[in-house]
Amino acid sequence: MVATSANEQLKKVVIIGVGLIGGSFALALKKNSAAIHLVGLERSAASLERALVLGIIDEASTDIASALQGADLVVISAPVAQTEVILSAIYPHLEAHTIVTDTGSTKADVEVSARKALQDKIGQFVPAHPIAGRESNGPDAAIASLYQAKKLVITALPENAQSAIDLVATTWQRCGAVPHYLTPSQHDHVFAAVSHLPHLLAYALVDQITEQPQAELRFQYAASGFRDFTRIAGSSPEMWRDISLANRAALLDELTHYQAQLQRVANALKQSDGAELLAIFSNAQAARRRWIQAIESAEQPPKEGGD
Ligand SMILES: NC(=O)C1=CN([C@@H]2O[C@H](COP(=O)(O)OP(=O)(O)OC[C@H]3O[C@@H](n4cnc5c(N)ncnc54)[C@H](O)[C@@H]3O)[C@@H](O)[C@H]2O)C=CC1
Ligand SMILES: O=C(O)C(=O)Cc1ccc(O)cc1
Repeated sequence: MVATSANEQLKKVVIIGVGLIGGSFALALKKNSAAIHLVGLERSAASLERALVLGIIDEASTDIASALQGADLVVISAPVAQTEVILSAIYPHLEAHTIVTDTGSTKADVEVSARKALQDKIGQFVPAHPIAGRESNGPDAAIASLYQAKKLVITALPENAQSAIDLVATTWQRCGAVPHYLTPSQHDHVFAAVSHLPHLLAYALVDQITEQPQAELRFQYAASGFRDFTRIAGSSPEMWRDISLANRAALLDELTHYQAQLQRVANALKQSDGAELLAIFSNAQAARRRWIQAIESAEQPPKEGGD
């Protein structure tokens, strides 16, 4: 367990958006630091009530001013398009010692939103993204073990004091996560390729099948390969609309590369070029094996239901 002087001082933590990610953070923190008072704020009254009933939070608040009073840390875990409106509501009540962080899957847009909303208080905001999740959402999907041995990417701002960055890093370490550091641009390009594009493809494939003749018959015979490929199409549409729009430039680049690759596959099929297909499939199989080995030595293996 990581214990720093900064973390020993954490007494009150506010979570804005108590769904899968905020709820799992709260459960993990509670498990390792029972003394921390956890306050939840929500757009959905039903989710707020549910988070209280499930013991995810100690207090359900509907008043941002009193929620922020004496808060050491505020964690925003709502869809990324909500960042500016939430930070604007926080701004007038933000005490000088309070640090604010987020969990958004995109980082350049979050920084732009934060700068607009927080102005002179921007140094108090430390952007972050836990690289762990699953396709279920809402407080009922939250689990304390979600972040165990998983990465937490921090895209620190030049205005952040080292103590603010350390507070965010050590709090997530308490939840089991391993801090990593990237620039917002590095972050958004990497995740466009390995997270945002796969989600887009999964949604597009399932949607496309619903529009085909005999869609029901096709779904009836779909097996585990289809289930694996499309698991992430079960994720929150609002969240993925926001991510896709927020990172659309990098995502469009990745889509262009992918379209070129599909064209390569289509050409090989048209020409019955088995050697070309074998080269693509063999390279992909070897690269995936190397990736699985690397991940398994650093983290718990990816498993059904998300990682
Ligand atoms: N689902 C995943 O696997 C991962 C998601 N993320 C990011 O974490 C954030 C939260 O995602 P999830 O927890 O999965 O979604 P979720 O849908 O489970 O929870 C989000 C919660 O935010 C609430 N909310 C929305 N707008 C709000 C507002 N203006 N004020 C207060 N509450 C508001 C919703 O009512 C909902 O309960 C998103 O930004 C997402 O990009 C990051 C890593 C993984
Ligand atoms: O469901 C899955 O496997 C995911 O890919 C989870 C996930 C979703 C969004 C993120 O920003 C990070 C992780």
